[in-house]
Formats: sequence, C-alpha cells, structure tokens
Amino acid sequence: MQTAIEQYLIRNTPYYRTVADEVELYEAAYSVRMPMMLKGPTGCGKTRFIEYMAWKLGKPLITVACNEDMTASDLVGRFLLDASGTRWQDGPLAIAARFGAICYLDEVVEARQDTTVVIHPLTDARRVLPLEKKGELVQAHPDFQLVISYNPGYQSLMKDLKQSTKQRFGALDFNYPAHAIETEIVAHETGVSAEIAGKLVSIAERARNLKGHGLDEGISTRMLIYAGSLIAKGVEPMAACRVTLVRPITDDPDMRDALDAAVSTFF
Ligand SMILES: Nc1ncnc2c1ncn2[C@@H]1O[C@H](COP(=O)(O)OP(=O)(O)OP(=O)(O)O)[C@@H](O)[C@H]1O
Repeated sequence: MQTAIEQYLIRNTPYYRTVADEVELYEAAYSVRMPMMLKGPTGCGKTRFIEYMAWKLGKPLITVACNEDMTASDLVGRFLLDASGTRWQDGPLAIAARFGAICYLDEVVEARQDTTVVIHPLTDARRVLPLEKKGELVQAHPDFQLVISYNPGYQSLMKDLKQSTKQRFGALDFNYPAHAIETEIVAHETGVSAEIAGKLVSIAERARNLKGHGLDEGISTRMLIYAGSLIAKGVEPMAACRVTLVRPITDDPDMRDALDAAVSTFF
C-alpha cells in the first residue's frame, strides 16, 4: 500500500511565485499540523500553492473536488461488491489519514453539511477518522494534514460553512497578485513577452472593477494564462481575449461590449 500513496507525491517542482509570507506561514502551520483554509476567488493560485507546498514538504497530496452530490462515503470509503464478495475501499480522506498525505478538499462549501462534518474529528486534538460502516477508528498518521479551499464570493446564507467547521482551521487569504507579479506569472506560464502579459493583466484589472456591477466574478489569473497561451500560439490578441476572457464570463451583450472595449484599448 505504501506504493499506492507514492503516486500522490509531486515529483517535479511546481512553479509557484511567492506573493507574501504565505510559504513561511504555511510551513509553520504544517509543523503543528494545523488544518488550513485557503480563501480566495477562483483561479488565483490556491491549488498551485498547495501543490508547491506538498512538493516542498515532500508529502503526498490527495485532492478532492467537492460537489453537492458528494456523500460522506465518497470521502471516507465504502464496501464494494466483487467476485470474491464484499471488500472495503478507503475513500480519499481515509487514504490520506492512514498514510500521512495532505488532503486538499477543493471548494468544500459545495458539499452538504452532513458530508462536511466527517472532517470534524480529524481537525481537533483527536485526529481520528471513524469509518462507521466498517467499525474502524483510523488514527491519523503524524504527517496527515487537512486543507480546504473556500471562495468567500460564492457564499450565501444557504450555503456556507458552519462556524463549528470554520473555527477548526487557520486561514490564508489569496487574491489576484499585484500587477508586476501577475505579469511575471502570465509570462512564465505562457511564454508571451512581459509586454503582452502586462497588457493582459491590465485588461483583467479593468474587468475586476466591474465585479458586483454586472459581473459575478473578475477575470482570473487562470483566464489570463488561457489568453496568453493562445496568443503564444499565434492567435490574434483581440480574438484570443474574446475567446478566453470575455465570452466565458458573461452572456450580457452590454457587458460583452464593455469588456471588448477594454481589450481593444490594449490591443
Ligand atoms: N502565485 C502563483 N504562482 C504561479 N502560478 C500561479 C500563481 N497564481 C496563479 N497561478 C497560475 O494560475 C493558474 C490558476 O491557479 P489555481 O489553479 O491554483 O487556482 P485556484 O485558486 O486553485 O482556483 P479554483 O478555486 O478554481 O480551484 C495556475 O495554474 C497557475 O498557472
């Protein structure tokens, strides 16, 4: 089974551009195995950060994309029927707890509350995971750590983490990086020049000001990387931006015009 966990080790150094003191803070939190919450809008670097930290710490990383249909069994495990009868199969959270991985639950707020509560006994001093159907109590491996991501923009009264869940985590805030740093990231990830990357970032900054004024979410670093990748492939910048920055985020014709106009001031 040791080899099965090894598939979750990150072998190549992920490119992560440090933005502030997040690396030191995370290392300190990991050293006391504090459960952590990475807060910030979609596509701003949370996943890349946790990949980088898992690599730096030399720990396996098990990522679970949460959704509203997810049940506790999807995290913890279930009995399966096969030719030789029933057998237990650990879910990703149980594997991480047993073998000492970092378990990253992406967008945990999407999961139903009866699913979320299974993480509670793992996030306090007990550090245990009860496999109720199997009748086993897994004592978490000393290296195990739980990390969740959380987009504060998406929460509503109906859909939010309970205080009893939130208060089990330390939290690091993420946001789109400052202009020069985001330009560096876009240039690095796509191969476009710093000049083009800088223009893409400027377009995003304009669009981010429209958040809450007709746009639900700003243009993310991820979208800029899509735009840069197309431009690097020779696609004309205006067309690349339309496909990757404007069309995906709004269907409103006026908003599309406003964003197209922002693009044309730079390209
Ligand atoms: N600080 C950074 N250093 C290096 N790359 C970055 C950084 N910030 C963002 N990126 C780039 O942006 C892309 C999107 O970031 P990432 O996938 O980490 O977003 P996320 O915040 O986890 O989004 P989601 O909440 O939707 O999962 C990454 O693939 C990476 O290329």
